[in-house]
Amino acid sequence: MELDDFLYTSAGRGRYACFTGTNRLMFITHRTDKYTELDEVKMVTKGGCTWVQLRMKENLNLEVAKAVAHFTMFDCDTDCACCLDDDLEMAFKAGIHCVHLGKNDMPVSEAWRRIIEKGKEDLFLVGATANTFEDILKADREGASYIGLGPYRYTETKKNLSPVLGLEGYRKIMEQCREAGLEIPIFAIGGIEFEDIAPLMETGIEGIAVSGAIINAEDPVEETRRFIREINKHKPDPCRDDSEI
Ligand SMILES: Cc1ncc(COP(=O)(O)OP(=O)(O)O)c(N)n1
Ligand SMILES: Cc1ncsc1CCOP(=O)(O)O
Ligand SMILES: [Mg+2]
Repeated sequence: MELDDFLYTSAGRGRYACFTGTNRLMFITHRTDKYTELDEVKMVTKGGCTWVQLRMKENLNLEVAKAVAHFTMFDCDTDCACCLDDDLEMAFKAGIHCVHLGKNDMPVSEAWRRIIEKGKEDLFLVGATANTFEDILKADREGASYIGLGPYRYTETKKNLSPVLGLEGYRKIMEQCREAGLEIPIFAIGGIEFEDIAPLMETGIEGIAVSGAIINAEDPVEETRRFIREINKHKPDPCRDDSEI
């Protein structure tokens, strides 16, 4: 099946990732001297996070990917979705059904071609990075399931950052998306701290992608809960009861 044909199938039309409640927080791993990726995933899922991205820039490792995938699928109290940064082939090998692709990674359209070739199009999500409205438009046209739009501010977690957007940048880009009738879910990312959640959510984004603010917190489990509650204050969800978070 060609990509264009796929985009008109129910899977293609339904390719936008569906985010409610606890998965409007996307936690992105970042190995430190204190925590491994699996340590971090265990902490944030204990704090109620149900959407993690395994990002291993220095040490891409299939065994780690398999361990994190297994934990999120079988050992996690909540039904947690797992995404792998950069490497679609490793996602296939690890049994991970979401890949996040940046502007220097494999094109979103090529990822879908390979996913369709394996008959996994009903299972998979493909996320894309954007720094401008034009990046969002291109990724949406190529079939992206969600967008990581950033960076919000300078961060040491990612090298070679694109130009910092700031709050005004999100306001402008989200307005362009509304004017263009784009509905693709957009996550803000890049140096985001707890205090940034409210103003960013008020620009109309779907959620927040974060790494350091949670990893570096005194209590990452409680900080995860705090982030989820704050994000959800700005995305009323009639069928959600946050009292358990
Ligand atoms: C949700 C989300 N948004 C953006 C990124 C950045 O991806 P990329 O541009 O490929 O950079 P690296 O993460 O590979 O350094 C992301 N990973 N997740
Ligand atoms: C992966 C990525 N892409 C843009 S900024 C960033 C790092 C996010 O981590 P932090 O929340 O620690 O800034
Ligand atoms: Mg990448």
